[in-house]
Amino acid sequence: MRIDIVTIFPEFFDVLDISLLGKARQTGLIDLGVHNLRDATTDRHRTVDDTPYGGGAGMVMKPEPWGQTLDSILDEKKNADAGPLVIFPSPAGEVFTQAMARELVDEEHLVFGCGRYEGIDQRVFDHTAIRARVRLVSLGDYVLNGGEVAVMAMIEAIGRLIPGVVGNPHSLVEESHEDGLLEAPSYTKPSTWRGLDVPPILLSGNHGAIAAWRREQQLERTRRVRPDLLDRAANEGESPSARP
Ligand SMILES: NC(=S)c1ccno1
Repeated sequence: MRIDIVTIFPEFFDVLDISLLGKARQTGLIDLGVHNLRDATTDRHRTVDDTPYGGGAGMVMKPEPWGQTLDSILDEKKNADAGPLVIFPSPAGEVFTQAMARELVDEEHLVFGCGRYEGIDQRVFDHTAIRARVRLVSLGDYVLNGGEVAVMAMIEAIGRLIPGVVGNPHSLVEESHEDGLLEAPSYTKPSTWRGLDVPPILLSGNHGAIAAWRREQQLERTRRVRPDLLDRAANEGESPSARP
């Protein structure tokens, strides 16, 4: 997968040199390009923002640097459907979920545009949508100072699903949200710790009973912490257990 990131803080993504994603880059599973929006400016102060038309607080990101930077990333010869997917993190976007991460891991080329200030001139989204698929995506119903933290989270959620990035692919299956439920609690040695025992069923060696216990734990935890997930599954006509 090719990933391009447009940002005014390129150093923010230095952390993608380490851990599993860093290894994925070294082995060629992920090819990353980070583009400093200020490199597309022409004035001495490398200005990327200006006051909003119509008044209002704060500043808006100018369209010209965005257009020039995206020109260098998007292949004009490809039509919008064949080219990359351009994602702008935004509190006004569709909510990012594990299902979306599973959907996006099949993309060959993702471009992430990190807004700052009060946001990006709307014409950047409109013009980019002429030549590429564009999605505004939100991590949740809260506001960040910019898109970089959200892009980092999305790259991690998507990147770890690329075959070969995570050592044991089975570990991706028994995770929260993979089957519409929260994950069951986990335990390891010692079997007793500060007077707290591991549930005896997990020491029984009865794999069928252990699987049944874990599923019940998932359902109980989901009912208690995220009943909305059960409602969502019901509305989508799926029982959580229906998922493979
Ligand atoms: N909720 C998201 S993704 C966001 C981006 C910028 N501010 O909030």
